Amino acid sequence: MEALTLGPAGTYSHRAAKAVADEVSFAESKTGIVEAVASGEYDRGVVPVENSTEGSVTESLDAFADYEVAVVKELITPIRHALLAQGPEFDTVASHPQALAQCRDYLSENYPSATLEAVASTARGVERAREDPTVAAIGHPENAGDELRVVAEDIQDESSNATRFVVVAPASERSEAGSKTSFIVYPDVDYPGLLLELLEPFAERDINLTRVESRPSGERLGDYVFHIDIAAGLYEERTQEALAEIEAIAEEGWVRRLGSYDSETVLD
Ligand SMILES: O=C(O)C(=O)C[C@]1(C(=O)O)C=C[C@@H](O)C=C1
Repeated sequence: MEALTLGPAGTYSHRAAKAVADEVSFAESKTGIVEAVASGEYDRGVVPVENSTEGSVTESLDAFADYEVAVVKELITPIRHALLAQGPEFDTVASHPQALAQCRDYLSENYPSATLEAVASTARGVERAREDPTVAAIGHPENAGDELRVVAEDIQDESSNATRFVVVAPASERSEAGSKTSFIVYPDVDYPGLLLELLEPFAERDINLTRVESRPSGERLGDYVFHIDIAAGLYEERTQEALAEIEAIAEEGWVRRLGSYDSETVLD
């Protein structure tokens, strides 16, 4: 199966996508990937959603609210960054903002005067370092090739640094089977206790919430879309009952079931 993910070749997204697809194509943005799957141009997309150090990948979450897709798998991958450059002398470090943030302490301790340059992906940073001897990149060490050297390895601030990716598919492939379920709620109402009401149906049925994230709806200040992940499948009666209650609370707005899926750990 072919999957679309964040390019160019050598990104962490590429490494995760290889675990589920025998052919990988590249896009420039996470929104572009979700859009291409929603429109039927691609059967699968792989996008990051959350990092253990830096938190949410908000562009992916917002794309799930804007386009109709299904989540069919979760991929968890440890992220171990290397500093790659043509030589030891450089004045700029280029990488994806998530990667720069995951190495914030390392960079401020070791390269306090370096200019940090945000680029579209870690592999784009590697391209910059290949072209320019004054630029170093942060990325997977295998990107060094013949032109770059690994100046330092394991430079992420937390040794447990890991990113959670999801595999998206056309909405028609949404599954009820799996140990986790993701959905998005936009209640379009606001009153004291609303969030509590939205979460109670799960607590009452002993369903563990693995994540709750509020994203601005874009409609007005203080108005939110809630992204909720639970440790239960849509095939379970308790999940169906809880979601029916949520749908009643959000009757002025909408509830999008992204689907149920299983998780896989991808080591490189
Ligand atoms: O730039 C890459 O290599 C990506 O695959 C993107 C991304 C992200 O957006 O979080 C994925 C994993 C790492 O956490 C750093 C960057």
